[in-house]
Amino acid sequence: MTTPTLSAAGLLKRYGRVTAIDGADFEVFPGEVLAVVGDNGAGKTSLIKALSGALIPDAGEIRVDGEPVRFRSPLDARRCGIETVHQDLALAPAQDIAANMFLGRERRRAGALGSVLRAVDRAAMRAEAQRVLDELGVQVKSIAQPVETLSGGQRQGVAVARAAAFGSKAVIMDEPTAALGVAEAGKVLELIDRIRARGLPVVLISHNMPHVFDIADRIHVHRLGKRAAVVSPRSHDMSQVVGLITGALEPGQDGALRAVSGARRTGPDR
Ligand SMILES: Nc1ncnc2c1ncn2[C@@H]1O[C@H](COP(=O)(O)OP(=O)(O)OP(=O)(O)O)[C@@H](O)[C@H]1O
Repeated sequence: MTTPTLSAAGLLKRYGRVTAIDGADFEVFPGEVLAVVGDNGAGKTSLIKALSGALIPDAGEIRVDGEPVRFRSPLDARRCGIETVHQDLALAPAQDIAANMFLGRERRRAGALGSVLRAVDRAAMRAEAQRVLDELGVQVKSIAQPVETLSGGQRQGVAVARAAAFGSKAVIMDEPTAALGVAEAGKVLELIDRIRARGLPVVLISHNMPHVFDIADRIHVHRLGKRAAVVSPRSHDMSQVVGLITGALEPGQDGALRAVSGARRTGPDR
C-alpha cells in the first residue's frame, strides 16, 4: 500500500468550550490533488493550520512519509517540505516578484560578501524566480516588477509558485480561487495541474464545487471538526458531496451513501 505523503490521525484542538478539530483524520498521497470541502465553521482552516504548523493540536499525530512529526511552528512544517498558501498570500507588496519568491529565504552572495555582510544575490534570485514562473506557466511582465502592480490572479500565481518551488512534499492552498474572476481562477487551476504533474501533492481547500470537480482526484469532506467521508469526483456527483457537507447523507458500512433521516436535505432526492 502506498504511504501517504502527509497524514494525520485523531487530531484534536479545543478553544475553551469550542472544539475546532474533533478527532480528525487526514491523508494525501503522492501526486494527487485532494480537495478539502466543508461548511463554514466545519474546521477546515483549523485542520490545515495543524498540518502546516500554524496551530499545535492538543492531541493526535501527524506523519510525513509515514514518519511521526511534531510541528511547533510553520517553519518546522516548511523544513519538512510542507508549504502553505494562506488566503492573505503573505506577499510583500512593495517588493519585486523575485524578492517575494525568496522572502525569508534569500540567496546570499558567494564569499565574505554573502557570509559576513549578508549581501543578497539578486541576479541569482531573479533568474531562479523567472525559471520557476516559466516552468509553471505564470505570466508576468517583468520579474523585477513590484508585487503591488500585479493582478489578483498573478499575485496568487506568485504565491503558489513560491510554495511549489520550496515545497518538496506537499503544497496546501486555502481557497486560492475565492477572490478571482473566471479567467484568473482557470489559470490557478492550470497551475495546480502542473504542480501535480511534477509529482507534488496539492491539498486544495475550496468552497467552489465546479473547481473541486474540475481538478480534484479525491474529495475529503470535513464536517463538525472531523473527516466525514472521502469520495471520488468520478463516482460521486456534486449534490452527493453537498449532502455529505450538510449531513443529509453519510457513508454507510459498505461505503455507499445513505440518507440521514431528519437531516436538512439539499439537492435532488436520490
Ligand atoms: N482561535 C480561535 N479561538 C476560538 N475559536 C476558534 C478559533 N479558531 C477557530 N475557532 C472556532 O473553531 C471552529 C472551526 O473554525 P475553522 O475556522 O477551522 O472553520 P472553517 O471550516 O475553516 O470555516 P471557514 O470556512 O469559515 O473558515 C469555529 O467554530 C470557530 O469559531
